[in-house]
Amino acid sequence: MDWHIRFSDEKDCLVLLDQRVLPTREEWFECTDTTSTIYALQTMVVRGAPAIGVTAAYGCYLAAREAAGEGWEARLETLLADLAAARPTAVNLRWAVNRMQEARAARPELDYDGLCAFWLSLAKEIHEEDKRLCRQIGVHGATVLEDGDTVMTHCNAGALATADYGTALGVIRGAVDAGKKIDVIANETRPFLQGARLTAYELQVDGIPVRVACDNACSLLMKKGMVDRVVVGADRIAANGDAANKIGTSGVALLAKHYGVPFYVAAPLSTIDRDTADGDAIPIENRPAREVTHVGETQITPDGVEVFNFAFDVTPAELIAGIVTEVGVLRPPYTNAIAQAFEKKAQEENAEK
Ligand SMILES: CSC[C@H]1O[C@H](OP(=O)(O)O)[C@H](O)[C@@H]1O
Repeated sequence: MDWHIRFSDEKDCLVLLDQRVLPTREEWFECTDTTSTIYALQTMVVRGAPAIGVTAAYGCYLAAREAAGEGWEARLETLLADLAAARPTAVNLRWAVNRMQEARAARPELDYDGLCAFWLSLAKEIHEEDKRLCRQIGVHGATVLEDGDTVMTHCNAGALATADYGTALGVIRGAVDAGKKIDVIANETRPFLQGARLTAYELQVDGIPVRVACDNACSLLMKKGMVDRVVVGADRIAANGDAANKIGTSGVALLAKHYGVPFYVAAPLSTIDRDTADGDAIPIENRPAREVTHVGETQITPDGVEVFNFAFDVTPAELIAGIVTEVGVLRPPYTNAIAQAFEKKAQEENAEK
């Protein structure tokens, strides 16, 4: 499933499958400039750390197109700053903007038209690169699952959260592609219901058995021995291995620890932020109250009641059995393992040159 994000050369815009209305409707949203791209990110037309990074890469190109004219450089800087601030937790957003800017700095000879062409080409390269990374995560991740496993997921870290294939669902798809029989328990993941709406949708399309569970069923399911492993995605992983992911993830990890269920995180190295020392330093996004007070158009809380809507929480590294990346499965102590992973990635990239 890689058709949820595509660039239309004929329309010169980014076309996104609107994840707010899945699975009951398939509608498309066009990002034509910075405002529409930020809107798509903030309202979660597109969501998921790697998918956010790919969208931001195209968003840089769209910002350059929007800035056209006398003084475009200054306008572009303002537009890029707005784009980078669209959502605070997923490091991939800033990673993508920084990567586009660093690539531009290495090409000082580019004029305006040259930059636009270069950035569109680089955005497309980042898009295709994420597809490859997820497949590599799948190959390494397949080794942590056993034939016949029932795997619990939380939120959606699938193709819809990436360019294709997924990270947590990439691990599951990788095991299935390696011939292992896997079935999935998808936590519904209130309030945006990424599990019930998106993970179940993806796995049904792929023919991978999936059952949706209420978030508060997690303890009973594990107590009954119905969960063999947990695999989730991540929005930002700190240098010590603490991992920010959708709200509720840390609770699943604590229950997994209590019941002896191995808990894995799957993410590309672009989700690891070595400038963030530990999970306490990861900014946690607060989202609109309406996501809690309503399910779709149906109000479920009394008028005026206050709600909490933290979008993420942080799972401490000591609860994580392994971090599945495109260069392998990292094992504790993560500070060392992360440093070695980046060194291995750099060696692989140099070998390809
Ligand atoms: C593969 S990253 C997916 C990650 O992103 C989700 O957050 P959101 O839906 O708010 O973008 C969630 O934390 C997933 O695990």
